[in-house]
Amino acid sequence: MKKWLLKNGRILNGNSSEQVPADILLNGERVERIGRNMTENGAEWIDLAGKLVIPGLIDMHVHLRSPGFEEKETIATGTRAAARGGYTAVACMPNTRPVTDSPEGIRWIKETSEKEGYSRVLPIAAITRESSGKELTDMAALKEAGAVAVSDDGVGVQSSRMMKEAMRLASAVGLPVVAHCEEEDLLVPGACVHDGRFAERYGLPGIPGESEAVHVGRDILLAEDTGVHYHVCHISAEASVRLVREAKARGQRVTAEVTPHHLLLCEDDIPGLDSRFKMNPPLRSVRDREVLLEALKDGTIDFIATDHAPHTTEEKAQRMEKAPFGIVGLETAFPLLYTHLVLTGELTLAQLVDRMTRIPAECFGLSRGVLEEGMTADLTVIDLAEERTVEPDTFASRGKNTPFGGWKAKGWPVMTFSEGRIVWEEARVRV
Ligand SMILES: NC(=O)N[C@@H](CC(=O)O)C(=O)O
Ligand SMILES: [Zn+2]
Ligand SMILES: [Zn+2]
Repeated sequence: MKKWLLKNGRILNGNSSEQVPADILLNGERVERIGRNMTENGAEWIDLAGKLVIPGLIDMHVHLRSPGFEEKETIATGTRAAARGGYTAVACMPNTRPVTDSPEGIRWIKETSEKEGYSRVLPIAAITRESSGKELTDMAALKEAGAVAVSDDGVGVQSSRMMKEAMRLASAVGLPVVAHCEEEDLLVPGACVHDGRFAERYGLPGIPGESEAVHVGRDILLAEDTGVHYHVCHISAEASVRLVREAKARGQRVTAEVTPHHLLLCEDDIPGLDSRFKMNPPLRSVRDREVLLEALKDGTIDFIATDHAPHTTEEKAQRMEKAPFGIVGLETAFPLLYTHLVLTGELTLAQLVDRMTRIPAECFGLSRGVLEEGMTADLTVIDLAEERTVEPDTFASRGKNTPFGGWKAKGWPVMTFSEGRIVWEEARVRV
């Protein structure tokens, strides 16, 4: 088994505020030892020269698009993008073609990512067959095959009865229900941006915050006596946050994630009719954005997930009303959040790291997210000092669809180890 000795790093775990100068010995898939002035025969040495070392980032919400939409992304390109962004584990959504609603589908993702993947892939299975909201999947078999959760992401489960049954079944088999919250009855056809100032100015049909919050409230009620772990995807509206906060205060097992774009942008930042700013849920009001940030700080929102949603350049070049919803996020999340939330004093570096590593792992019962002896050898080396510009053309992802092109940021991942393997490395790290 390959051994690496990483010399002179500064380790930061999310649950501690201290950066600890240390050497790290990786032996195969494990962190064997962390200490000072270490030597090891038979290990390859790398001098990290005082760079920050954090547990590998974890993203519980990405779209890898394969099978079926390989023109947008593949497991190879999506997990390479993850590795480049410092992520060592990503949970992929089942809105592929076919939808991941069978044990074979789950096994295919596991086998393909084993063969072609860089970072670890944790498959999420559908709640209903074809995510069409009509018939539940065989959750026991899906869990047995390796699904980590169930979700019909891309669409909301419209029927309350179906959602209730899904929660009962998911609770019985021990799978979290990960909900894309969207009440279609409250949507206008063709709605493509938040129902607010921007929509009004450009005469576009808008997506109201209530279309999300109505599902969040409904689901919290439905989940209450099932004991299920209920998780809200890409939370975006003030009212949804209020409902999650109340449920948590009552002790209910509810968790929520927020995306980097909903933390960093609002409708006022959309420069014009530009489909790179079109995603679901949409960029909402400045007030919503402030509430999301407060909720992330106080723990109402548990962690950050990118909702990495690659599309082709041709698809995204269409008019705002026609282009598909979604933006990529894996390769820019950490530096953008570090620069615009940590360097501005909104979050500490440890708080940010915690919400991208230990907390998502804890919410989903993964034994990852902490850099300690005996843990899986997942870690990311970050260069906090150098400032660079976001250049979509350089992305490892097939998707270049980001609203952050041209933004400057610090805090770029320069080396990523996933289960003891180097999955991303910048040429100049090893000299
Ligand atoms: N977020 C998006 O805007 N798009 C996602 C679907 C989803 O996450 O709901 C996609 O699959 O493209
Ligand atoms: Zn969604
Ligand atoms: Zn999604």
